[in-house]
Formats: sequence, C-alpha cells, structure tokens
Amino acid sequence: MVVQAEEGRLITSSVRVLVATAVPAERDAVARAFTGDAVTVIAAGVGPALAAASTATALTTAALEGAPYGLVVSAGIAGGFPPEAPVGSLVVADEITVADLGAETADGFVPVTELGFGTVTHRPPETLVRDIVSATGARPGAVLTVSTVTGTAERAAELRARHPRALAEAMEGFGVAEAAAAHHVPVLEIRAVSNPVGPRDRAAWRIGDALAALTTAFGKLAPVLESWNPYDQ
Ligand SMILES: O=C(O)c1cccc(C(=O)CC[C@H]2O[C@@H](n3cnc4c(=O)[nH]cnc43)[C@H](O)[C@@H]2O)c1
Repeated sequence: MVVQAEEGRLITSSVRVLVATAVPAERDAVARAFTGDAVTVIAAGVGPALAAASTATALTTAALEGAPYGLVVSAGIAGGFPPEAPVGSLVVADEITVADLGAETADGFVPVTELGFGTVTHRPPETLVRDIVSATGARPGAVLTVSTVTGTAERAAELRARHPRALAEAMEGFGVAEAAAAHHVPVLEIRAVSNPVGPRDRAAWRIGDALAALTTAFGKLAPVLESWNPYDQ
C-alpha cells in the first residue's frame, strides 16, 4: 500500500506487481498463492533474452493502459550452491548478477563492465529484501543468471570463486532486471532450489518440492508485497 500526502489528504493505492517466471508450472505455483488482481504472474520463457523481451512487453503494455507495475519479481526454481542453499531451500537475491556476459581471455573471464559496456548487477530494494527474509526465512545473497546451466563441479567452483556470495544460479533474473531497469521499476528475484549446482543429474532435480516451496513462500509474501511502500527503499 502506498500512502501519499496530496493537498492535505492521504491517498492510498496498491502497487501493482508483475511476477515473471520461466515456465507455466512455475507460473501456476506462484499464482496459487494469490487472490485478487494486484499481482500478475506470467510465464516469460526460459533464458535471459526471452525473459527480458516478455517482461518489457508486459511492462510497456501495462504502462500504455494507464496501470503501470510498481514492482517486478523474477521467480522460479534454481540450482543452489551447496552447502548454503540446499535443495528445497528458498533464496532471495540481494544482487542479481549475470555470470557469463563478457569475454574469455587468456587471463580468465572479463565481465562486460570491464570492457566498458553496460551493467552486470542489479540490486533489489534493501528494505524489501529484509522484509522477505523475515516473512519467509529465505536466505539473502547473490543469485547468478547464466545462459548455460552448470553441469560440472569445475564450472561450479569457477563460478563460486568469481562470485563468493552466490547462493544460486538460474537463467532469467538478469533479463527480467534489465527490463525492469529500462522502465525504472524496482526488481526482486526469489528462487526455490530444485537441484545442486554441479555435475549434471537432471533426474535428481526435485522440481515438485521446489514448486511447493515457491507456493508456500509466495503465500507468506503476499502481505509483504501488497503493503510495500516504494518510497521506503
Ligand atoms: O519439467 C518440469 O515439470 C518443469 C517444471 C518447472 C520448471 C522446469 C524447468 O526446467 C525450469 C527451467 C528453469 O529452472 C531454472 N533452473 C533450475 N535449476 C537450474 C540450474 O541448476 N541452473 C540454471 N537454471 C536452473 C532456470 O531458471 C530455468 O529457466 C521444468
């Protein structure tokens, strides 16, 4: 709920929230937690490019209709870095960092920012991250966005060496955050861990458990999101 003083009167209005998941199963898991129309949940597609395009389209459409979103949330399942983010746990991003946007050199990976371009990190509002931690028990930390799911212990170790605060990796957060930034709208990323980041074992992914954790988390989040004051960042 936003409260604004205008000519001596108090105006209250709810922030409209857009939640962007990757696939329909994630969308349905999140949507199950909400009633009413303050929160819209979309399946924006897999990977940062499609997630960015879908999110930007939804934001533009809402703005043109005169009902803009005030908050964007990237949500879904993710790989968790053990031992901090075990399977079934919940993670909230205090930074959303793209891990593979840059150049490979003889001296190792160089992020695009060190090449003089763009950005590699978006930071969600601190107060909101804190409130989400309190409401859900989620662990706060860096969530990485990758275009290729990690499949070896070596790659997992390399990512953690470059990003010691990383708790999880997924494939959409940075794309969703770029779209939100283009619209000057704050962004969050919330992930339920379905698998460890490391050697590929797709059959071992606990997708059902992670989707259930997502529904439970968003059930606890509903009042937090609906009462958030964007002026309190
Ligand atoms: O097959 C299903 O029923 C199903 C249900 C929900 C989601 C899926 C996905 O495959 C979603 C892919 C989505 O998950 C994220 N993800 C999960 N684990 C990882 C990981 O270890 N590394 C990177 N991304 C991961 C990612 O955001 C994908 O978009 C299937």
